[in-house]
Amino acid sequence: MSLNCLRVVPHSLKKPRFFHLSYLRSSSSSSSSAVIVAMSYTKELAAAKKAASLAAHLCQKVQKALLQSDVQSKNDKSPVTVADYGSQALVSFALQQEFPADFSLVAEEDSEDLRKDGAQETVERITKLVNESITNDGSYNVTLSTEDVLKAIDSGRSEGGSQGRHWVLDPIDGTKGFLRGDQYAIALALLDGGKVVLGVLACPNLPLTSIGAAGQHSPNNEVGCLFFAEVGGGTYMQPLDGSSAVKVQVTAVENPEEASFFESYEAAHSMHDLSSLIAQKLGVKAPPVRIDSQAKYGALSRGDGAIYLRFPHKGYREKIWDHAAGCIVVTEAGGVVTDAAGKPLDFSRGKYLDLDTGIIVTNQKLMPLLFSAVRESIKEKAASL
Ligand SMILES: Nc1ncnc2c1ncn2[C@@H]1O[C@H](COP(=O)(O)OS(=O)(=O)O)[C@@H](OP(=O)(O)O)[C@H]1O
Ligand SMILES: [Mg+2]
Ligand SMILES: [Mg+2]
Ligand SMILES: [Mg+2]
Repeated sequence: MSLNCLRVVPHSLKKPRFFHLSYLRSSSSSSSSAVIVAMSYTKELAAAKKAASLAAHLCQKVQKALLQSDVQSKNDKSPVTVADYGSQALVSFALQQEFPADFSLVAEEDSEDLRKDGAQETVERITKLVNESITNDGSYNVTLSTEDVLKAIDSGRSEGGSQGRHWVLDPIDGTKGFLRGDQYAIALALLDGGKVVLGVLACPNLPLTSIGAAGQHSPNNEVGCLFFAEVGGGTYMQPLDGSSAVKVQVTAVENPEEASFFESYEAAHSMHDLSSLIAQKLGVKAPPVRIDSQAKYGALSRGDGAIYLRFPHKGYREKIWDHAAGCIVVTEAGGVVTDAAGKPLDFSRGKYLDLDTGIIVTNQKLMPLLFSAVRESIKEKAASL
């Protein structure tokens, strides 16, 4: 595989462990001295990579054989497929096997529609897919019943928050892209005390080499990337087939004229007119790269593009599972993720992100210029309405 677009550092040469530092006040002392507790998430990261990879294989299989009956519509009219449910059941099952005592999951899907009359066939199909994945993997000697699968899906009903540990899962991010045969991601993160401490993004259709400019795809079009990051430990990418990982970094581009930007494929998800105004102010020359899902964060983390702009239409509330994994993948690769007011995203407030207007992502050098262009453009747009 050619990785000439990346700054390559073999994962095996990674520096000794980085730690997430928590400060605990000593209860036996009234002084303000703090005890530093070194936290590492090695076991959690390994479990997350495994769970996301298992789910990615299930999704690949379903995408290959997409049948009309595999798609349902949720109450909010967004699509959901047997792959979304199967992926959620599988990730939930795999994580519970590793962490049976302390398990909390905030995930996108629930079993409500699957428990309605007429859904039995769909539930059986999901159960078959999940059991096939478990059997192929070989690490778990169990067969799940339909009720086990529904329960596994429903264990994603946690509300998250600022206390304790919570897994955050989007079983398929970019379901519309998945249905089109385009980009999607299995996005899994862990919150500890309200902060994202690790993230994994499995992107089964993302080329292993840059998607930044036309014609730079790997010659044999190899696809399937797994991005992973742990707080303080950098971001790595490896092929989904399990070959070795390389360290990735966001682009070092400082001149906005040389920057390219990503945005949602779906115009309903982000105001493309506002992004183009911002790009124009910055002097960005390249046209937007529109791709589905958190694959945008993955691509940005390895420098395929320099900027990600996301401005949902008025009234939409962003969910934590649409950004938690992507956010740490980019920040650990040296990038910056903020809302349109320049504030870091706050994952500690439950299912929703409480944001000002939108989300902007770029490298440290470009952020001040991008931020000014965003503020000016928002003002201009508001004045023109
Ligand atoms: N109205 C609206 N505004 C903003 N965002 C929305 C909206 N509706 C949905 N969603 C969420 O967008 C998720 C898909 O991510 P993207 O917007 O990056 O992908 S896409 O390019 O538009 O397909 C998508 O994630 P999935 O549902 O997991 O596919 C949604 O959570
Ligand atoms: Mg959805
Ligand atoms: Mg999503
Ligand atoms: Mg989803």
